[in-house]
Amino acid sequence: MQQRLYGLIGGKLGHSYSKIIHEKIADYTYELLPLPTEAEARTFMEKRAFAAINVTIPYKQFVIPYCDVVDPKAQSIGAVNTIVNRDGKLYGYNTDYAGFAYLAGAHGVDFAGKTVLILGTGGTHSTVTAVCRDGGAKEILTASRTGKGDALLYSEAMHRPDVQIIVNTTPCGMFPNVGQCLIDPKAFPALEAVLDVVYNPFRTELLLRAEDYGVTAAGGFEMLVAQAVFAAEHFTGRQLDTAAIIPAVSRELRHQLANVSIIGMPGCGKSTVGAALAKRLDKKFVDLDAEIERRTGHNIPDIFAQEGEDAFRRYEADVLAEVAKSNSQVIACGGGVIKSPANTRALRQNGPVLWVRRPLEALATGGRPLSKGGAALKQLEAERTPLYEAASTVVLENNGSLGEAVDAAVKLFETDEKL
Ligand SMILES: Nc1ncnc2c1ncn2[C@@H]1O[C@H](COP(=O)(O)OP(=O)(O)OP(=O)(O)O)[C@@H](O)[C@H]1O
Ligand SMILES: O=C(O)C1=C[C@@H](O)[C@@H](O)[C@H](O)C1
Ligand SMILES: [Mg+2]
Repeated sequence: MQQRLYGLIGGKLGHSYSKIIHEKIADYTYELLPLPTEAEARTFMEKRAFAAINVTIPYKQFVIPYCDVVDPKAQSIGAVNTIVNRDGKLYGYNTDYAGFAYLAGAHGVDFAGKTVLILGTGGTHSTVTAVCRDGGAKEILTASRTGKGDALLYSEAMHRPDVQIIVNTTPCGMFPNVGQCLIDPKAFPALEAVLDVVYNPFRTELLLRAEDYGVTAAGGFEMLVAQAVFAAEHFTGRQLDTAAIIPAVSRELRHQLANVSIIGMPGCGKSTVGAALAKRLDKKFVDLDAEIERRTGHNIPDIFAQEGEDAFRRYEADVLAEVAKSNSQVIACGGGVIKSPANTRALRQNGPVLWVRRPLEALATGGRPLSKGGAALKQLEAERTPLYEAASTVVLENNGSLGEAVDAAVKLFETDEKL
C-alpha cells in the first residue's frame, strides 16, 4: 500500500516555510522531518515509507543513489530536492532549478550575454550555474572564502569591474546572523542586478546595499515558493497554474510574515497607530521604547538624564537589531531611530517602513526628552524630515481622526507590492 507521508527532510528545519507553502497550494498534510544525522537519513531513505518528499541541506546529493529514476536535469546538476514514490519506485527531480529561473524572470534578470559572479561553492552553486549557463551567460565567475579550484577569493572578485549580475548562494546574512555581507555591490561599476537565494530575512544586507546602490535586488522568497509549487506538481501528478499560483502565494505569505516598522517625529502617533494596526493585521505589536525600558530596567527619560543620548542610542540599536530579525510584527520605533543607517537597514530587511506625518502643532510633547519647547521641536523636524524621507518606504498622513489613520495604514500595507 502506498504511504501517504508528505514532507521535507534535511538536517535542521526549524525555520523552513515549506509546510505553510505546501498546505496553501495542495490538499495533503506536509511534515517537517528533521534528520540530524546521516544514519537517520539512510534509514529513512531505505524504508521508502513516504508518498513524496522534498530534500534540503545537507542531503540533496546523498539521496541520489536511493532514487530508481533521476531526472536528467537533476542528474547533471548533481542535486535532488524532490522525490516521488510511485508504487515503490523513487523518482528524483530538481525543482530548485526552475525556482531560481522563476525568480530571475520575475525580476527581469536575463543572463544572456552577461558576466555573472556566483558567491559560494556549496549545493545551490551548481543549480544557479546551470540556470545561468542555460540562460546564455557570457562568463560565470565563482567566488569563495578559500578561493580553491577555479574560484576567486572575495577580495579578488571585487576587482572584476566587468561583473553585471551577482548571485549569492551562501548562507551569509541568513537569520539569525543577519547584517553580514561578503562583498560590496559598490565595487562593481557595471552591476545591474543582485539575486540572493537567502529568504529569511526578505532582504539580506547584500540586497539592502544593492538597493541603495540603485540596482535590481531580489531575495530567495519567490524561489522558495516557486520550487515548492513545481514540487507539488510532481507530488500530485497534476499540472498547476504556476504563473498565477506562485505570485499569489508569494504575495499572501509575504504579507503574513512581513514586519511593518513605524517611524516619525516624537509624539506623532507611532505607538497608538502601531498597536491598532497590529490588531487589524493580526501581527505582534512591539513598542521599541517599551522594549528598551523592559530590557534595561530604566525608563527612557531617566536613561537620557543619567547616561545621555549616546548611551540611549546604543541601547536602541541593540534592541532594534534583535527585534527586527523576527517576523509578523508591527514595530513602533522611537523618533530618533533613523539617525543611524544601520537601524534603517535593520527595519527594511523584513518589510515596509511607514513614516507617520502629523502637523507640528498636533504632536504630543509630554514626557518626551527631546520635545521641549516649540522652537526646538520645529528645528528637530527640519533636521529629521530628510532622514524620515530616506528611511521610509510609505507615508501615512496622520491629520484626521485616529480611526482614519489606522484604516489608511491597513490599506497602505495591503496594497504595498514592494514589501
Ligand atoms: N489622529 C489622531 N487623533 C487624535 N489623537 C492622536 C492621533 N494620533 C495620535 N494621537 C495621540 O497623540 C498622542 C501621542 O501618540 P503616541 O504616543 O502614539 O506617539 P508616538 O509617536 O508613539 O510618540 P513617541 O515618539 O514618544 O514614541 C497620544 O495621546 C495619541 O492618542
Ligand atoms: O527551506 C526549505 O524549506 C527548502 C529549501 C530548499 O532546499 C528546497 O529545495 C526545499 O524543497 C525546501
Ligand atoms: Mg511611542
